[in-house]
Order: sequence, then C-alpha cells, then structure tokens
Amino acid sequence: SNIADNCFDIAVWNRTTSVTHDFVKNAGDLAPRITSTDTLEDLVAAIATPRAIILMVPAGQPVDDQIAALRPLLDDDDLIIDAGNALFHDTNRRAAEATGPFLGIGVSGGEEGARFGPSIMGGGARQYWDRVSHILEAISAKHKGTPCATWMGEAGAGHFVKAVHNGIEYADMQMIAEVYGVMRDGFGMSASDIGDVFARWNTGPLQSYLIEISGKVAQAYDPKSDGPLLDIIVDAAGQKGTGRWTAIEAQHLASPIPGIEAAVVARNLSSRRQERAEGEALFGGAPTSIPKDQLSIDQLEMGLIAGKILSYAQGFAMIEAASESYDWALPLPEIARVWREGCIIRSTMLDDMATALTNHPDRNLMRAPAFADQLKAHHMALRQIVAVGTLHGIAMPALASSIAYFDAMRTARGTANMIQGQRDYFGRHSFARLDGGEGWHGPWAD
Ligand SMILES: NC(=O)C1=CN([C@@H]2O[C@H](COP(=O)(O)OP(=O)(O)OC[C@H]3O[C@@H](n4cnc5c(N)ncnc54)[C@H](OP(=O)(O)O)[C@@H]3O)[C@@H](O)[C@H]2O)C=CC1
Ligand SMILES: O=C(CO)[C@H](O)[C@H](O)COP(=O)(O)O
Repeated sequence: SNIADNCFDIAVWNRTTSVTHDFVKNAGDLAPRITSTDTLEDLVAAIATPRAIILMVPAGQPVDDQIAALRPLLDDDDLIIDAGNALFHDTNRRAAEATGPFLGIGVSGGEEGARFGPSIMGGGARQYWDRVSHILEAISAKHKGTPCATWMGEAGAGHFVKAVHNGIEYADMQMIAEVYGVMRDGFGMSASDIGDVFARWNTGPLQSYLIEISGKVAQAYDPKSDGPLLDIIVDAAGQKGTGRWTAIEAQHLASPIPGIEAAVVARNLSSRRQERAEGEALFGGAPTSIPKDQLSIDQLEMGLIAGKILSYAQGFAMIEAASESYDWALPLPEIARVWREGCIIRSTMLDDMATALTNHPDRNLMRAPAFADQLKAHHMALRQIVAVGTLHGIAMPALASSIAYFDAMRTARGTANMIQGQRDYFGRHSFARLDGGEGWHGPWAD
C-alpha cells in the first residue's frame, strides 16, 4: 500500500492466494495502482522490465526457496530485493551466489512503518540500490523532509545494520521493562500510574516510540478481566531471532555489547516460566518493596537515560568493529540519521547521536562530549537503581550490564592482570609487563 500510495504501480503475490485477494479488496483508493496475481508466473508477467521484486517472508529457508522459485522466471537484469529480516551472513552468501541482481535491505517500523514510512537500511551492489533508491526513499519515513533510507554497503551490510538496530531495540525494551518492574514491584504502582510516568517521560530526554507505546500498553484496559491489560499478559517474551544474531555476531567480532546480550538472555529467561515458579516456591519471593527514600521516579528516568546512551554506544561500537572486520565503511552518523524516524528505536536522542558521531568519528559515543556530560550527570542514578533493585531482589540484567560496561570502560587499570597471571600459570600463555615487553612468564613456570 505504501508503494502504491507514493504513486508507483505495483503487482502483489502471496503464497496464500486469499491473502492477496483480501489485500486488494481492502486497498480502497489505491486499488487501481495494485495488480493482484495468483501465481509467480502472473506476478512476473505483470511487472515492467527491468523488474524489481521485493520479498517479505520469514528469514532462512523461505527466502532461499522464494529466490529459487523466482529466478528462473526472471530476465538476467531483474532485481530481487530481500526486505525481510535476514541473517547478514545469509545475505552475503545470497549476494555471492546470485545469478542476477540482488539486494538485501533491512526495514524497520512494524506495520505502521510498512504502511506509512519505515526506516530502510540498504545493502548490496550500489548500482542496484541506485536503480530503486527513488522508490525506497519515497516510501521511507522522513525526518524534517530527509528520507530515512540509505545504502549501507555491499552484500549483507544493510541486514547487519538492521540486526544491530534490533539488538538495540531489545536493550531499549528490556531496560524499560526493568524500570517498569521497579515501579510495579518496588513501588507498588498500578499499571495506569506507570503509564502516566512513561507518558511524562515521553515529553523529555527519553522521548521515543518505545517509551510512547510502553505508556499506551500500561494504560490499556482489558474488559474481560475488568483491569489493566498489562496485568493479564503472560510474562514470557517472544523473539524471532534478530537479537540473538546480534549477540552471536558481537562475540565473533569480540565487540562488547553486554546490555544487548543481557536483553537477549532476559528474553530466554522469561520463557522459563515453570522453572521460575519452582524457584519462587523454593527460595520464596524476593523482598521487592522499596522505601521511597531509597529510589525515586526521577532517578529511574535519569538511570534509564544513562542505560540508553550506553546500549547505543555499544551498538555503534559494534557497527564500527564490523565495518573494519568486513571492510564495509559503514556510515555511523548516517545510520543514526536513518534511525531518527520510521523505525522502532526512533527517538529524539538519535538526532544528537548523529551529530556526536559526525563531530567525533574517532571515539565511542559515550565519550562524545554531549553524551559524556549526560553520563557524568546520570550514572549515579543508574548505579542507585541497580544497587537498590538488586538489594530488593528485582532482576535488572540489562541495566546492571550497562553500569558494568560504563565502569569497565572508565577504569584505566582493570583486573585482567590476574587473568593473565592465571593463564600463564596453568598454560604458559605468557603476559606483558607494565614496565615493558611481552612474552614474560612468572616464577611458577620454573
Ligand atoms: N512484523 C514486523 O514488524 C517486521 C517484520 N519484518 C520482517 O519481514 C518479514 C515478514 O514478516 P511478517 O510479515 O511480520 O511475518 P512473517 O515473518 O510471519 O511472514 C509472513 C509472510 O511470509 C509468508 N510466508 C511464510 N512462510 C513462507 C514460506 N515458507 N514461503 C513463502 N512465503 C512464506 C506468509 O505467507 P502466507 O500468508 O501464505 O502464510 C506471509 O506473507 C520477516 O522477515 C520479518 O522478520 C521486518 C521488520 C518489521
Ligand atoms: O524487526 C522487527 C522490528 O524492528 C520485527 O518486529 C521483529 O520481529 C522484532 O524482533 P522480535 O520478534 O525478535 O522481537
């Protein structure tokens, strides 16, 4: 619909034909621009050459199957665009194996974004991006008139950036869930009052789509239970796997993203409902109630600001690491720019991040002056949340990981000298000395 709405003619096909028919039936004024097709052959015949075909199917085998089904029907210069969430290694492989033009693009924005303007992260040969960029820019979200659609680099670069976007999305969501937990279990607040807090935060530095919808989720009423809908939703988070891809890739790159990894772990833990119930029966429920003089709503806001900055710093540092490792030249400021509108992690803070990454391309975002100042102002609040929450038995893996990242990244003399001593002791791995030289061994080696 978004493509038709931007005055481009489009032919559509879906594996289940009734879905295609229903889609066109409900297209309203846009129907004249949309051609419904029942077979892949009809789809191909309905498109002007050279064709561009967008795939939007689940990651993995369905993408390979669709490419295999389509390619024999296409001309040599017809373009296939995988616009679903794909593991970027798969996109690299598909680009290398492709017998015709191929792009892998990351798209974010959910249903609303797909319809009215998503954020688009393009990957593949530049010449193919240039062929369709006018369409992708037209359908993308706009930030003050600038399209949130950019070519990120060759092959899987776009899908890689989208995976990190989703990793950050996981961390944002998890940290919001953790402060929700403090308000619900620590402060004993109702869902509706918590929703009011999120709504207020959405008018300040935390303004973002995820804070906005968290407020709306908390305020939703459930007629069936005659109470807050949030209170009746099962506390087990689903996941399609993009956060896991990001965590696994970060380990391959040796790029620390503890806040994002903790958010993936938290989703895995959330699904172990039976084990958690058994744990509570054995150990007793945690003493969650937090006295008001130990932690305030304002501290939650400040700590969340610090946690958010730190998880974005981790994500951007990971993109930088991949850029070097895969020889991509990923445009960090431009990535922050395309995330300002349309995507799930859109927020006003991303505009400042784009500026900071432009002005200080050589350093971790947490050390760019604008964000360093905020971290100086707010890291004690983050520390207080984690300390008080932990004392009261409230699990906060993402916020705790973020403060640990902050402390590790501002400690010149760490403790890995002990690790090196241990490694040399048991495996003669050697160590470097502060007063010079590598390849030293301790007396235990004699
Ligand atoms: N939902 C979202 O917010 C976002 C989704 N994405 C990505 O977009 C893609 C589509 O996601 P979404 O629509 O949400 O839901 P799904 O991932 O469930 O995909 C549903 C669509 O894929 C088709 N499909 C499923 N399996 C196959 C198959 N084996 N072969 C051919 N077609 C198949 C379905 O057809 P049928 O109707 O016949 O079942 C339907 O059209 C995914 O890669 C997803 O990660 C990206 C950004 C945001
Ligand atoms: O890409 C998206 C948003 O950006 C999709 O909504 C994706 O499904 C979200 O990930 P998950 O299902 O793992 O929560």
